[in-house]
Amino acid sequence: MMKFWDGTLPKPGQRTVEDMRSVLADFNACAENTLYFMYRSLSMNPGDKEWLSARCLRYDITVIPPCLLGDEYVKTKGHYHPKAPDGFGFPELYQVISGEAHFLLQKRDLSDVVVVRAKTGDVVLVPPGYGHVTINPSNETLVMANIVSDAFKSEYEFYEHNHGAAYYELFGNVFLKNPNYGDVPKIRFVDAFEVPELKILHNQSIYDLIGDDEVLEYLNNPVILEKINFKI
Ligand SMILES: O=P(O)(O)OC[C@H]1O[C@H](O)[C@H](O)[C@@H](O)[C@@H]1O
Repeated sequence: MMKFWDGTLPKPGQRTVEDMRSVLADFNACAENTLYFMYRSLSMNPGDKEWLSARCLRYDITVIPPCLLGDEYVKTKGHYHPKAPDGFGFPELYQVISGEAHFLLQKRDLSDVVVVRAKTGDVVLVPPGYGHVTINPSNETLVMANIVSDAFKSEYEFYEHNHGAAYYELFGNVFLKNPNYGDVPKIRFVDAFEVPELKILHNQSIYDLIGDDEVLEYLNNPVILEKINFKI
């Protein structure tokens, strides 16, 4: 695996198969090792740390080694974000640092389900109102970074209650509808895309946006995305 961070890393949060059981296609799946590691609130220097905390933002790295849980590819647990004070859900900016990712996004009212395919260097903006699961559909370790508001708590209940997202991704890139959901739309598949007006560009590290006073404002004021008519 490539070196993904220059400097000391804090102790990561970890999720094991036991933490994930409620959201897996196969409730009895086994895995010996930690499924993924979450390095939260990283910064390369005290200036960046101060800039991030003054804006209530954090930069995290998540590492997901390849693994199959029964037939299902390893993935994050999945959650929604609440609404920001401006009435729109908190978004989240991601970048694949190495490996491959499928971002499985679903609207709260389940009127839309999207899989965003992303490869190394690609950027993905999870829009307001979408829950998200990140799948590692390859046999390489997925390392991804995110910048997100630190002003909210992720909401896991819907995913736990419904045993995961609306679909599971199984070996061979087969998407299986989760039987605990009623009617859900077919998946729309899209490739990760840039959002130049927000300086979200493939192969340009999202870390470099730290310190730019305007460009990350939408992370706490998601109405900005509405104004530019951002759609996934
Ligand atoms: O919270 P989970 O569903 O387990 O997903 C894991 C990821 O979720 C969020 O998006 C965080 O900002 C990441 O730092 C974290 O690694």
